Amino acid sequence: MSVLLTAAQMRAAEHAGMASGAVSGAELMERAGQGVVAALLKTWPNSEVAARRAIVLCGPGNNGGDGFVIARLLHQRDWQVELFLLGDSSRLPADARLNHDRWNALGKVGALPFDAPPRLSGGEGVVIDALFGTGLTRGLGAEVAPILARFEAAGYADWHRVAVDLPSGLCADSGRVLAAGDSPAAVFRADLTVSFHSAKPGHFLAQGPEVCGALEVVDIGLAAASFAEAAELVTDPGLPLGKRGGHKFDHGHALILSGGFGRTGAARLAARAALRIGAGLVTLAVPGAAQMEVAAQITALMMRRVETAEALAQLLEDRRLNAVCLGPGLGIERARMLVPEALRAGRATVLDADALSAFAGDPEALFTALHADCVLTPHGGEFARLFPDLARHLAGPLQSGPGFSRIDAARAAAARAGCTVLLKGPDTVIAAPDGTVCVHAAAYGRAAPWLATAGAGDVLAGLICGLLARGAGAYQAARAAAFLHVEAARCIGPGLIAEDLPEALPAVLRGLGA
Ligand SMILES: NC(=O)C1=CN([C@@H]2O[C@H](COP(=O)(O)OP(=O)(O)OC[C@H]3O[C@@H](n4cnc5c(N)ncnc54)[C@H](O)[C@@H]3O)[C@@H](O)[C@H]2O)[C@@H](O)CC1
Ligand SMILES: [K+]
Repeated sequence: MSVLLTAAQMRAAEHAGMASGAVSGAELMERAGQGVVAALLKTWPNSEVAARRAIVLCGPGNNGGDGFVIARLLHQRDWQVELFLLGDSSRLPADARLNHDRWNALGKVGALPFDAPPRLSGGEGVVIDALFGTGLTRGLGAEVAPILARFEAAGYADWHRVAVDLPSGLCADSGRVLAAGDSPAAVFRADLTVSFHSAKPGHFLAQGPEVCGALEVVDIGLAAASFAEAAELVTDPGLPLGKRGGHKFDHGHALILSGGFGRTGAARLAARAALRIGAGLVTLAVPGAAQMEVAAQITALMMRRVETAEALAQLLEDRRLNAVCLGPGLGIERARMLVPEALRAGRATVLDADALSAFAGDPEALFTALHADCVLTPHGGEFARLFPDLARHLAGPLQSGPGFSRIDAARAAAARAGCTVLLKGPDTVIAAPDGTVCVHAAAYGRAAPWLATAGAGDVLAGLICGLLARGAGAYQAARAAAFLHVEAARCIGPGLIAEDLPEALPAVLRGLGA
């Protein structure tokens, strides 16, 4: 299982490694520098042959210390290296100071902000950002922003850009770019980010993937420390998805509530996803006016007429209906009427879209009715309607780090709602009320930009409902569905429409050996 370590957790892992006597700070710094050099040579093998030129920007902390190691290692490979330091060398922390002195025996230490422009420019080269890493606590102000801007200007267009641990300006915990007062937020835009021991939440959340470029995490010999509160990075479905045989009733019966005439498509998409992911039976609950429309569109799916809360209560007397999904295309009025009844029935329940927006005026009424087997699947806007205070924390400029993150927001929301919350986005965060949390990022090797298409969210809700019907717990169902949703999108690729997602599941499941 991969975990994402916050800046504080990373410091604790480093201290534990050093306190055990297994490794010293200087050794960790040396391995970090070696890791960056190895990653950059692997990424651009040609730079070893053709350019062999680097500018290294060092900051006042240990991130800067890594920069001195990198400069020395590249120099040893016969690269031309120009190094610049922000701050006073006499105030560097001990390990960084040691590496400053080792570098200083080989080359010059220029001052930042530049008193004279770098000698190296034009052609090709590599600029190494070792200004700030996990220790960044405030935005890059008038002193640092122009240093970064220089490498976005003419002369450096063909240079590769490598960030050490994190692009400077990016908050390790939240993936938000820190602001400096009223100045525009400045950040180093990397082609490659090389981090150490474990990825950080900021590599996957918010602006992280956009500014990190490619991400490499290198081993620096720290033992895997376990942090109960660390977020997991989702890289697999986490559930056995194969069917163990048996009757269709052994695999659950999902009930998807549909909206009225002309608005049934979303529920049909959700229902098809629930069926494809293996629910034994799936029934659409439809108001009378939409019955013809739905009947004309379904085959393996079933349909029941549900006009009122009483009709839903009556239907749910059948205990075989073990998972319910409300929201996709449901309509606000119908959601207000049906959601309380569905929650009273105590089934595993997914609430999405209109089923969430219906409670915008009174989220407390929803929270009181929810139970532990529920999953809420808000996107940012729906999240803001139910948890306006948490959404406000996430919005607007981030003035100091470590910043409030989507992990913090989803975790607080799950605790408040008393159920699983899946906060949707390219950086989906899933949190359980006990604080368990994971991040599913459609980023780097798993980017799926085609998922930003109408109806994709309805399919996600249906996948969760199908997995709930099959007996998965709320958190596990949401986690697996987020993974499968992106796998299905990646299986189709460009041109994807939501209808394709359920149809891609057989290939996805086959690929997973299910
Ligand atoms: N934790 C670990 O296990 C390891 C950490 N290493 C490196 O050490 C880094 C963390 O080092 P530090 O904790 O010293 O932190 P940083 O080097 O990221 O920065 C801390 C320094 O920057 C100053 N600062 C913060 N924000 C500023 C701003 N906006 N403008 C000006 N100055 C600012 C702080 O006052 C402090 O002096 C990691 O990112 C990584 O690169 C590596 O050497 C390997 C091992
Ligand atoms: K950096």
